[in-house]
Amino acid sequence: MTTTTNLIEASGLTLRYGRKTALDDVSFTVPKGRVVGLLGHNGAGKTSLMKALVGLMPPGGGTVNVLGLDPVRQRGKLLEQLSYIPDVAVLPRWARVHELIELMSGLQPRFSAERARALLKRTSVGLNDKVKSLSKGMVVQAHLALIAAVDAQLMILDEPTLGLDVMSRKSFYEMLIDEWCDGERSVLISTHQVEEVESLLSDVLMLDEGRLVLNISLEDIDSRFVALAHDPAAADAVASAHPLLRYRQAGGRGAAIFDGVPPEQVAQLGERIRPSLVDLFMALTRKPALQPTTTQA
Ligand SMILES: Nc1ncnc2c1ncn2[C@@H]1O[C@H](COP(=O)(O)OP(=O)(O)OP(=O)(O)O)[C@@H](O)[C@H]1O
Repeated sequence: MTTTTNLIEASGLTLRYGRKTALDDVSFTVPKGRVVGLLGHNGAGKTSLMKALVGLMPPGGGTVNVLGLDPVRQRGKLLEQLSYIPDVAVLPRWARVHELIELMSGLQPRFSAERARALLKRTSVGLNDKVKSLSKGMVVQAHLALIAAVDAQLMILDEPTLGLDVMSRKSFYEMLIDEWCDGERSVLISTHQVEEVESLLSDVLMLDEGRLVLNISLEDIDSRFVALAHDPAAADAVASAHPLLRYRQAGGRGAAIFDGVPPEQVAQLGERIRPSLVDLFMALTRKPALQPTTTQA
């Protein structure tokens, strides 16, 4: 196990596919005991970042360190200590679930077959079931049970609930939180279901076209960002203070998000409300790149 406090450290990380820059000068850390959401639109660079973290993509600039290891040069050692589900995760369709447990036991020194069987009991997946007979949701549950049975400190999940219905997504997240997160281990999870994961996360990383536009803990969102609900008549005055985003709330009231406290005369025009993660996501990742003066209600 690593002795470093941070499970992930990225500094000035840049990733390129030929001349295309997928990740541009990204720096962040993931300490122990965090549930970190990696959010971004299609093509923002989420998968590329995860590939770099597991040593599948060498940095084109900057450095990355995972569990105290260089992911490219020490990949074998890293994979022994990491639980990872890539976005193209597939389990072999011909295999029965108990065969996958045997396979994992042979391949992964930190895998506990007993724990995998216990985790599978939480699901409707039977040990004798063939993967090809399982629904998409059941395959993902089985996959999570298998990787959560690895005694690791870090789990990396690339859009694990893609294509699942709302019930399957809920059971997936319940199992992840109940069975994996213990205050010491961390998980980095990329997803487009921003609203759904908000209550699970301790921290958020937001990517926009390869740039890290937000790196914050959920509890710090309230103190840094101010959302102001206001009557439509105050819209022009609020707009003149250049909020990050203006939007309409249910019921027709206007709202605006500011990075920091707006000027006193503007703050008086409405009441402060909590900005949701979705609102922040809209504010910080809209295309073209953030231009506070061009936001529209
Ligand atoms: N193999 C590749 N060759 C060239 N460009 C690539 C390759 N893979 C990704 N890219 C480009 O890198 C950028 C980041 O892609 P990436 O897959 O990391 O985004 P993402 O945030 O995971 O997107 P999604 O949410 O759609 O999965 C995109 O512009 C994409 O077109």
